[in-house]
Amino acid sequence: MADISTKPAVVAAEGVKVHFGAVKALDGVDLAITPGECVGLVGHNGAGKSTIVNVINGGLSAHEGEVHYNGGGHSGHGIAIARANGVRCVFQELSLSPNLTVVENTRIMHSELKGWNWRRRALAIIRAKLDEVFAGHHIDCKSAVGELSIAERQMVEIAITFATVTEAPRLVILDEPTSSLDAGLAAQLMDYVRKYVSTGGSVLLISHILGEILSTSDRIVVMKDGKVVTSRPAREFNTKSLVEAMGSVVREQSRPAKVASNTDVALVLDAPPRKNHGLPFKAYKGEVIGLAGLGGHGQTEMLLDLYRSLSSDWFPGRDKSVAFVAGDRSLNGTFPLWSILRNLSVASLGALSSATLVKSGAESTLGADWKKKIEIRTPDMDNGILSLSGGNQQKVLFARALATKASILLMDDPMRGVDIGTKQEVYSILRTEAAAGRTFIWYSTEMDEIRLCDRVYVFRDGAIVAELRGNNISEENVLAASFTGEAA
Ligand SMILES: Nc1ncnc2c1ncn2[C@@H]1O[C@H](COP(=O)(O)OP(=O)(O)OP(=O)(O)O)[C@@H](O)[C@H]1O
Repeated sequence: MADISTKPAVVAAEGVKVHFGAVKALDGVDLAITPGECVGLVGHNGAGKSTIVNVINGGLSAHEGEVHYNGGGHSGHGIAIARANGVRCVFQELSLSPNLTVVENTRIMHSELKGWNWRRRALAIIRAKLDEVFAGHHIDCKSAVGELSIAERQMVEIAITFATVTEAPRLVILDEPTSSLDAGLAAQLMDYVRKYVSTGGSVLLISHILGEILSTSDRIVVMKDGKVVTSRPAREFNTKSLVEAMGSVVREQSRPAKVASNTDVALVLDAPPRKNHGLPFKAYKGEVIGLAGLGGHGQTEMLLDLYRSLSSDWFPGRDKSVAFVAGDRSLNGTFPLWSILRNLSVASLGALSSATLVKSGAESTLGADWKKKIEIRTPDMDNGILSLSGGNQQKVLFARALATKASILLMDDPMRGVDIGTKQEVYSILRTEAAAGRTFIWYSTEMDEIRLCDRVYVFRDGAIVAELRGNNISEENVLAASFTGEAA
């Protein structure tokens, strides 16, 4: 860590209050970040993390309190002022334009790139930064962003944010930066963050993956209900004490030993090898099946193929036998103009209707049940879905799938941005539902989640290269199969 003791704070928020109607999103937050420091920011879904980021970033004005940059007085507020003070932000919801190329998106974020030959300069800058942060990536910077996978889009946005055209960033805010990255890419990014802060840059890192917060931050700030409740050096925390500081309790999550072999339960899915090589895919009633391997190796494609084939005989008015929890909530998950309740109930309308009319009482009861069950933090389920924090939106997508009568649930890395307390709730709901006969097919980029599965298929280059079960489900075996096609 660089010498941070004598330098003025890159940003200092003092007594910041923000409310949305009756909701106190920030209730007097003090937060200062010094040069050469990585501050980890954690807290439950809806604690106020994205809101304080928006205030620091200049996108949102504090109703009370002040924000100072680089030791200056109160010099006004807004995105341009924050940017001029070296503040840059990678948001939870990616903000690149899909119909423009990576190079053109670089130009949008760095308006200094102009005049003759800007495309060449932009290409050189973004390529060099991608190579530096994510060595070995295969992103073509001349392709449209819409053609890239969600992980690649996240990598591009991160590289654009750290890139220097005329002036280097002083503070980079990373709001859930690894939510779409597999473990290898996440480790590359965390290494880069350490390198960046060692040269005097500052990072505000928000993540629900506590391992990366603990290993990468110098200091950890915990928020709860719109307030900062703890700010201490990272070395003073371990996972348990951090979870406790957030107001949750750590529960031992383990995969229950399956006594019965697969031969005595019904086969519910049987698909031939993908890409005509590797192993076939089978799923049995009551199983939780993990799809593992490096991101972008065909897991999402398989889930989509299964969804298409399982819903091909569906007709309106009936509930489907399959439900899907999307990974990219803003692109494929939420209906942004609808209420929270309608976003939740939309997949169950068959069961909630009689004579083509939705029974509003039944719909409200469904909403109230799920609001309580997984703690959707809102004063009113009739509020718009976008009034929820990112993690709470993700909970609604979960509830949408689980509330259906579907016997097969497909989940495309669905825990992004969900806080640890809720994750534990959802894991135990999955277990109970699986015991009752539902089958879960779960793509996850988190090894802790893969370990909870009964059986795991590892993907490589679009095909299944290994099947792991029981004690063979280990990080070592998943990694070995991801790279060589065989378990260690
Ligand atoms: N535009 C908005 N309209 C209404 N309420 C909002 C709006 N934006 C945020 N809120 C509310 O403010 C509170 C804080 O939300 P915020 O997004 O800052 O939480 P967070 O800690 O980032 O959560 P997460 O971990 O889920 O991303 C939440 O209760 C949220 O519902």
